[in-house]
Amino acid sequence: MEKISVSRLSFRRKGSWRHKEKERKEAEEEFDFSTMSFVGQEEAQQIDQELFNEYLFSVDQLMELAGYSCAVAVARCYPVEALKKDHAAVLVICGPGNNGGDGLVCARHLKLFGYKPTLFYPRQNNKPLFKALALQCERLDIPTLSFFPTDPQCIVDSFNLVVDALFGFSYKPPAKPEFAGVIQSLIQIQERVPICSIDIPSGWDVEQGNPEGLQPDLLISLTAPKQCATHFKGQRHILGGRFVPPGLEQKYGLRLPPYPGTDPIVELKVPDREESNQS
Ligand SMILES: NC(=O)C1=CN([C@@H]2O[C@H](COP(=O)(O)OP(=O)(O)OC[C@H]3O[C@@H](n4cnc5c(N)ncnc54)[C@H](O)[C@@H]3O)[C@@H](O)[C@H]2O)[C@@H](O)CC1
Ligand SMILES: [K+]
Repeated sequence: MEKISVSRLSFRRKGSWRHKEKERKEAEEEFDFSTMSFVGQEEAQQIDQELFNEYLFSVDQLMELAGYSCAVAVARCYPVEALKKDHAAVLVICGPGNNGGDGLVCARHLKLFGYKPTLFYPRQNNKPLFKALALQCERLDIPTLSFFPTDPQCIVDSFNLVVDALFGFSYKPPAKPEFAGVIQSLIQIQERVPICSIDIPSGWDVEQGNPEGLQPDLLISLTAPKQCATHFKGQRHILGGRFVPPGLEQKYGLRLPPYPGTDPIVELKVPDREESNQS
């Protein structure tokens, strides 16, 4: 049998990899952002169900990829060395559903990336997966606030940024009072500390958005941007959750930009603020 050395093998593969990389770069440059898909609430839930029921992904798998991509997006936009307050302190606010689970995973990866995350997780989910995610954070010495500061200025003074993982695509407004207070506090301080929302700015209608609501600096859309993202007025919009099988993309006619190389995230174009202010 012919023995193939590792160097020859990698040489043989290199040609096709380079070719693919070139094709992907061309596709990236050619991608027309004006045709990008924005999905509604029902479609987002259908895609979610199809990933679980037809492709047999487990929630754990997707949540890990989603939360990891959020941590990478945060690190891309707010590099640890640029954060001046208390060793890159970051507040991660987690809700009761899967959006909150993404936040727990994100917090764990941020810690491993050298940030100093703190959790606020008032309605803890009792499912084994969530208990495990919370325990993993605890074992990584990630503290949890037992109550939300009554003076939101404390958050501005103590944290460089806030990750908003309260609600995602299953949120139905209006928010129950215990969460409405948290969202109102974030609205009060959003000009003084950047907010990074996972999937949907919490408190927004998944399709209509919420002009009076939270205005995050960074939006990390997962799987595909939701319709409300067309109302996003922040600085950067990133797509994460690189787990959508091409067959599913085709079935739902999703038009999404290609991810660069092996990156778990891709930066999306935000409308030119000056242009949109003039129009
Ligand atoms: N397939 C996907 O698309 C994936 C989705 N993931 C995440 O999962 C999220 C969706 O998760 P879920 O369906 O669990 O839902 P959410 O996490 O959006 O919210 C559901 C929770 O919020 C509560 N809630 C809803 N409306 C409320 C209101 N008005 N006041 C107070 N509480 C309210 C519900 O009782 C429930 O506990 C996505 O946005 C995304 O972040 C990822 O974890 C993995 C993959
Ligand atoms: K959110």
